[in-house]
Amino acid sequence: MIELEGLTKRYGGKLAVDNLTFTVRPGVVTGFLGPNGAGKSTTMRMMLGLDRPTAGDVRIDGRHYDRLTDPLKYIGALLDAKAVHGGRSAHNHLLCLAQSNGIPARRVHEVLDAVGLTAVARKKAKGFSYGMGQRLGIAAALLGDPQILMFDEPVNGLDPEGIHWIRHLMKSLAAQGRTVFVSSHLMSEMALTADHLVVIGQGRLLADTSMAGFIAQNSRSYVRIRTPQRERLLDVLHEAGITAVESGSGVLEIDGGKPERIGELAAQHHIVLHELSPQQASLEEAFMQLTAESVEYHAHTDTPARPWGADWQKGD
Ligand SMILES: Nc1ncnc2c1ncn2[C@@H]1O[C@H](COP(=O)(O)OP(=O)(O)OP(=O)(O)O)[C@@H](O)[C@H]1O
Repeated sequence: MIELEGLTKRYGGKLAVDNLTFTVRPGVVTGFLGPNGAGKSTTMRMMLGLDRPTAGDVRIDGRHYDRLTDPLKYIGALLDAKAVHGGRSAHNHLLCLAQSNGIPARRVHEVLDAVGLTAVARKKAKGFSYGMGQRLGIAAALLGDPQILMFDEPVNGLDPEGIHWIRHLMKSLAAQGRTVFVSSHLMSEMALTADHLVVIGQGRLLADTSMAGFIAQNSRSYVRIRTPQRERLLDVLHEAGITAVESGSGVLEIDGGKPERIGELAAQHHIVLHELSPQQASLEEAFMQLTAESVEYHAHTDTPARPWGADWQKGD
């Protein structure tokens, strides 16, 4: 478990993290979201004792990071995949980490195998592709078999197979009862991986909720209907006190409507339906709705800005 209490970080005049209080619990994958510059990396760095808070506190299983003996046995983190001594082989890099943290050398082989780097274990890390560097960073995080894992943008630079692999890795680590805390800009990926979400904007907590709750609270849910008997259906719905709006191309939309009730009404009145589908906004839409006010770095373009889509991720 990771507990934050009033965590605050100021860089000169810039309040990067503003009084954050939340708990990251074991057994689920918790996604950490926020627009660029929201303070995610700064928060993660303070969790790991790499940055000193201006105020407030972070506890890892009840203790401060700098009070943990052999910290890699408590918390493993992937923050910056490039932070590897490039002149060392993957094997030697992990061996050095193991030796300085009281971890048996056999774990090096186990984690190299777990991340699929056994074949290149003796190669120098500086020759690694970005994706291989990510895998090596993940191997280092897993080295001490910790109960808490933290990943900052873990799918960056990974190919589809790698993304699939890390999604399953995170879910299985959580299913083993571990605490898994992961930041990502890739909303579609987060929607598939995280059970719980913590969202920040301009350093402040915007949401701390389940994935389903987050989408329900921050987006519109409605029922979409297509029928060749539009006027007839509108009359029947009106009589039943249900308001439908027309959204073009003959499509009707009912906010918060129950498809069962609408289907039954249509059947009772022998109205043909070509479509009756519940609609829920995606995580990306819900996220953009919630954070619209706290996006600091807007794109200036004539086309609508979609800073959280998969296309944006490519240029990250
Ligand atoms: N060492 C530093 N000195 C001064 N300002 C900093 C420092 N590190 C971060 N900041 C500022 O603090 C704010 C939060 O930055 P941070 O990197 O934590 O955000 P982030 O949510 O991780 O962003 P991104 O999604 O772009 O990675 C930003 O305005 C950033 O410019």
